Amino acid sequence: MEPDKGTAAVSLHRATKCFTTPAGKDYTAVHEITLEVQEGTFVAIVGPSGCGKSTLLNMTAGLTAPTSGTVRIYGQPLRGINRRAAYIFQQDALLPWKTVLDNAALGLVFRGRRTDEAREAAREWLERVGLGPFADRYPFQLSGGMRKRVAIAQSWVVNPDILLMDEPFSALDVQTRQMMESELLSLWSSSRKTVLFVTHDLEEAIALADEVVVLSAAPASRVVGRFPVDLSRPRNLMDIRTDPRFVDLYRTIWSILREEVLKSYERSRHMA
Ligand SMILES: Nc1ncnc2c1ncn2[C@@H]1O[C@H](COP(=O)(O)OP(=O)(O)OP(=O)(O)O)[C@@H](O)[C@H]1O
Repeated sequence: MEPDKGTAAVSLHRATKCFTTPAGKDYTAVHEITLEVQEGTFVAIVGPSGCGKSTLLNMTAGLTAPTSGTVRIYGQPLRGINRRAAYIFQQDALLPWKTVLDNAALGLVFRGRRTDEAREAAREWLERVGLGPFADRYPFQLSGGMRKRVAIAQSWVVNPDILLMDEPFSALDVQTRQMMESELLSLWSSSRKTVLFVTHDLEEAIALADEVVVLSAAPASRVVGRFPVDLSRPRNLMDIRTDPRFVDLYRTIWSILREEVLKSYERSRHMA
């Protein structure tokens, strides 16, 4: 039976994704994943390397269709690209030949907005992420953190209902990363968009999310645990990692994730 078509922003029902390997064999990346994400919640997805986290996000973005099962967005079966979502990748996708302003305006231009209107909206967002004075620069003239801010402005300016973030901060140094996490939370708390945030880092997942979803080791990855994060908001990310409740949650989730990481490591050794 299909799940209720309630107000879940994202609803995967027994979503399976198989790929064909270069050797021509079938490979099941994720198997019968059922997951509902309620509107306005921040959900982090963790799991061992290669377990299918990006595949799950790509199915939600409509970049790839499930081999079987369904993906619904606000109750509607997803066909093609998910127009209600914006995607932020690990490597930002800024165009090197465009200025910061024009990069930030890109999503609106693609959606058919007039260039001057798109630029005006983009300029507002650049101000909000602290990049107002850098609007005329080119991406190569920015630091990693600044480039990330452009990517955030670029996705936020189109006012998506859903943000899909695939390890967006993993390439940043620890301090910049913490700043960006704080900025993301403050933007999110004033907008309450639905966020699916993929990360390798369990600490980052707990610090940011309302719920942490743990995927099992590949192949045929599935959901092995869902953990509500009952830490109060707003959260002070500078200190949260020493909060006793944080430490408790970390221990509980890590005991599940650790098993999957070990399985994944063992399997990859046998494949090598
Ligand atoms: N287009 C594709 N063709 C064949 N196999 C693919 C394709 N895309 C992903 N895979 C395989 O599916 C599995 C899951 O990949 P995915 O990128 O979703 O994992 P991940 O958990 O995001 O990985 P990582 O933690 O390393 O970022 C991997 O074994 C990968 O090689």
